[in-house]
Amino acid sequence: MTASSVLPSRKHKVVVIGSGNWGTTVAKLVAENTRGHPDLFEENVQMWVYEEKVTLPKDSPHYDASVGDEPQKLTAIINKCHENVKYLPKIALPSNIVANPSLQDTVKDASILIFNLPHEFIGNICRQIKDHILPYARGISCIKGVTVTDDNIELICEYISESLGIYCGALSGANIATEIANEEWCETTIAYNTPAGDVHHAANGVANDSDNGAAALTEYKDARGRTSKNKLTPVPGDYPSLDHHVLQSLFHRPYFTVSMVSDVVGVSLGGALKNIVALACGFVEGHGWNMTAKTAVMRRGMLEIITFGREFFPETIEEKTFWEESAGWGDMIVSCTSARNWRYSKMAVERGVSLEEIEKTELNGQKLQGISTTREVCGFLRAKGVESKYPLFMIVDRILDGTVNVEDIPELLRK
Ligand SMILES: NC(=O)c1ccc[n+]([C@@H]2O[C@H](COP(=O)([O-])OP(=O)(O)OC[C@H]3O[C@@H](n4cnc5c(N)ncnc54)[C@H](O)[C@@H]3O)[C@@H](O)[C@H]2O)c1
Ligand SMILES: O=P(O)(O)OC[C@H](O)CO
Repeated sequence: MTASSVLPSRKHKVVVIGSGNWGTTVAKLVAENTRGHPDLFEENVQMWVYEEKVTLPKDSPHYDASVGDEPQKLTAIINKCHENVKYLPKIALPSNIVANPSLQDTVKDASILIFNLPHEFIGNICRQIKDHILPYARGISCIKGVTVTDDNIELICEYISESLGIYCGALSGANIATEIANEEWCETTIAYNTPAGDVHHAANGVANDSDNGAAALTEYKDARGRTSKNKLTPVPGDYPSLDHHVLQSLFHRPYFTVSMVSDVVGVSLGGALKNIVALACGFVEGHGWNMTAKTAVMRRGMLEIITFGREFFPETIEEKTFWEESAGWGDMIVSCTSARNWRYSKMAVERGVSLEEIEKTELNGQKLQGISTTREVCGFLRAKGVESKYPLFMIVDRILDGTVNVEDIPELLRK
């Protein structure tokens, strides 16, 4: 420590990687907060958009007769009209969101990276930005999913941390994007173990000497609470400390109550695995069964999530997260009663078509994370030879494959 430095002279540059239904909603609430906290954050929020062309219908308020039916770049529409007409229609976005089709340009000089896109794309994203981020950047993953390779499973924030050499926490909760974009109240949970080197006392007129990332690398607690093998470049002392207080300032809104915790495993697993249970609930409801059947599925699903955590993440799993936090039972309930994975798996059974077919025809580019999560998690359980401990998860996998019918669920669970 040196006592020479004064108040922070730099501000955090915040970017959002992803611009789907949730990606755009989080960009909106974060951009409102960067405006509201000019002492902590740069005002503009770059949002990386997977570029595609969109044709605006004639009855759209943004229809431009001089352009006519010519498809236009989604980034150009967002920057001109301040609306993501494809993934979050009818929601006015703050003008300080800047849609950017270049990943490398989006992450340039950013100290806070918010990852928010379907989990199947994260590997490709990390490969593309690896050599373009600040060494002391920090991440928050809003992604619900896991990465599985053969018989290894990783949380998405662990994967991001390891592939980019930065610390990354997780945000998850009972959060339906469109409701939050409409500023209907909800709660969420952010799990973040602030790396020790990132806390300095600039606010009190004393900063650490980690200027420009030149300071000594420091150890940190990884997602599982272990001392990391790799070391981190600390956030320089001329930035505001990057701690729970700053993250709360970045995400909390009057309509979005943020609870800060340190159980990264519980928060990440709850968000990923509840999507398997949501598919099961949609299947039983599509079959014509009601709340009592769905409650049985939810109860069994939560037990399998807890068993999974105990078996594969025993170091830090804190079961209280599932009871006390929005990222636990709260997310389970909303996901099984009103979210996309539930809604469209119900539709698939009602129509007698596969869920993949429904995703293609009904979702206009949005993704059902439950499909890939079920396949990945069940493949992992098979590789480990422990399928029998997770009967509900395995049944969902077999229904997706078409090898089991919904009416067989009670008998299969009894066995
Ligand atoms: N939507 C919600 O209500 C909600 C709420 C909480 C958490 N989440 C989670 O947030 C994450 C992001 O979901 P979302 O709802 O923002 O997405 P989405 O399903 O609405 O949209 C899909 C996104 O993927 C992008 N995309 C398509 N192909 C791509 C490619 N090859 N590479 C990169 N991107 C590509 C599309 O442009 C689009 O932005 C998911 O893990 C989801 O589970 C969603
Ligand atoms: O719409 P879904 O099924 O992707 O779920 C959205 C959120 O995860 C619910 O908390």
